[in-house]
Amino acid sequence: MRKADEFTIANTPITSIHLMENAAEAFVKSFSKDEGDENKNIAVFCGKGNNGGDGLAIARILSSSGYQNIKVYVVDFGKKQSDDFAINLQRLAGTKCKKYTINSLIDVKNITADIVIDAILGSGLNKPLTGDFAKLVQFINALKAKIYAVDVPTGFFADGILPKEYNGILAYKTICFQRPKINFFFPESITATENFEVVNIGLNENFIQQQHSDFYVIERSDAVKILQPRKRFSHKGSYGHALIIAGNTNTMGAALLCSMACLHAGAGLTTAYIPETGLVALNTLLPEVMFLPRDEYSRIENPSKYQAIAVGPGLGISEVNEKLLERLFDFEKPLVIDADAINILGENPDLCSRIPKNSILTPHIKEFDRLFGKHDNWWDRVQTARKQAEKLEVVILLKNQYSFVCAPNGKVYINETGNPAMAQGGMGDVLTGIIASFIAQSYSSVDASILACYIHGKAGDTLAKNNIVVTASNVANEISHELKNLICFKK
Ligand SMILES: NC(=O)C1=CN([C@@H]2O[C@H](COP(=O)(O)OP(=O)(O)OC[C@H]3O[C@@H](n4cnc5c(N)ncnc54)[C@H](O)[C@@H]3O)[C@@H](O)[C@H]2O)[C@@H](O)CC1
Repeated sequence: MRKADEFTIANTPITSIHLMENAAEAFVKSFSKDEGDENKNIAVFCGKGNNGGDGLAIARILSSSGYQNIKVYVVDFGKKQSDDFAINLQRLAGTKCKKYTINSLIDVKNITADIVIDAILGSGLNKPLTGDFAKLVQFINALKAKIYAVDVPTGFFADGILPKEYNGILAYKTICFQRPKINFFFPESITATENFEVVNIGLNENFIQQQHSDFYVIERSDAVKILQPRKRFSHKGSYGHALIIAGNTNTMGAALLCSMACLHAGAGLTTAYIPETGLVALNTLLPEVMFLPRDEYSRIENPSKYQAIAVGPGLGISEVNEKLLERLFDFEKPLVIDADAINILGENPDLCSRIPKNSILTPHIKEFDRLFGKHDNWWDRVQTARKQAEKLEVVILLKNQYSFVCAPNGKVYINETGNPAMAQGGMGDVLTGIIASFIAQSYSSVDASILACYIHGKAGDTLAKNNIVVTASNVANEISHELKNLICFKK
């Protein structure tokens, strides 16, 4: 982002002070949507760097937009001020904002506020908070005001490992500029900010796109680009045959959900390779899905007739299933590997080197750590996922509120769709079914994973508009509708 700032300043008529003004205006636009009451007491805490400069411009713009009770607190613990901070300090003089300087903690005693705007330190943070900064932040948190952070909550590292003990600002919302900070996608960030919103400040988009980064946020336009329309004269054979190896006596639902999702995501044919005890349920619930009986003696004849094979949901961990997984590896055909298939790998790590290239592993946090070792922070976990994806030449789709699709070339695609209403058993089984369906339809492993993550979360988002809980079968049933919505955007 810093490079993009510099490029925009050097190559467009936008100067750094303009960019700060854009940032402040974008902040105010978002803030005033949430906080329409212009009579609330707003305290704006400004450091003396560019984050503080943003805070001063925000206070001025809020005041000129009609907000009546704005107090600006300049935090002056002896740091040098930035040029744009100085310009905005002068500009503040002609406004109705009341300005105070905090030289020490004695100056904060009588401060009260309904809303705090935190512009003390932003992306310039280079070490954890200590001394007066730490104490001031503690004081602000204790005000029990609703805190909006400018770009980054003070004390929160935008990337890299987050310290175990967070002592920064506890924001209700962070309004950040142009691109989300990577650490916002990790669960640890919930302490620092309950929500975040990204606002455009007019940085040069072409330049940003050209910058080397291994992290990409999956956007709707990416999903639209990947998704292919169904063609005239096509038939079931045009959309591939997926084999779902899943389910056991007590976990047959996983196989049914996975097969259901595969069906709704458009595979031409879906076969469930499940124990005979699931046959009646399968025929009742999913008459379109074919049945292949699975027991300890059965074998998959002619695996080449399947364009996609998914293995794991509700499978159970046993020696028989370990052998089954080994035989699948012998086919040397990419697999979608989920749930108990991952757990079997966790118990037999030597098997990992035999995973067929371009397979897709879809672990949640526990499965991931069982397979690749315990991690005590998400930054490290994602780095391990990247390394293992490269080493094993597979896609690792690390599932969470924001899922990380780690490709064999080291790139990481972050999915933002999905919501807490989807936090229920069976969601992962549905995701696996969707991926298998896309693989059957000839999408590459990376594209299938990106598209599946996006559409799975999007279906959940649509359903969550009217439901507090969204079940896995609801999501499976919504997939086709979401795909149709997406295809309408294709030119
Ligand atoms: N042109 C630009 O670069 C733009 C920057 N913007 C704002 O500028 C911010 C970054 O500004 P700066 O680079 O000036 O940095 P900050 O304003 O975040 O921090 C100021 C200074 O604080 C010091 N510092 C770092 N960690 C500290 C700690 N733990 N305790 C005490 N002091 C510490 C550093 O010396 C740093 O330079 C962004 O977050 C954003 O809000 C926006 O105005 C958009 C345009």
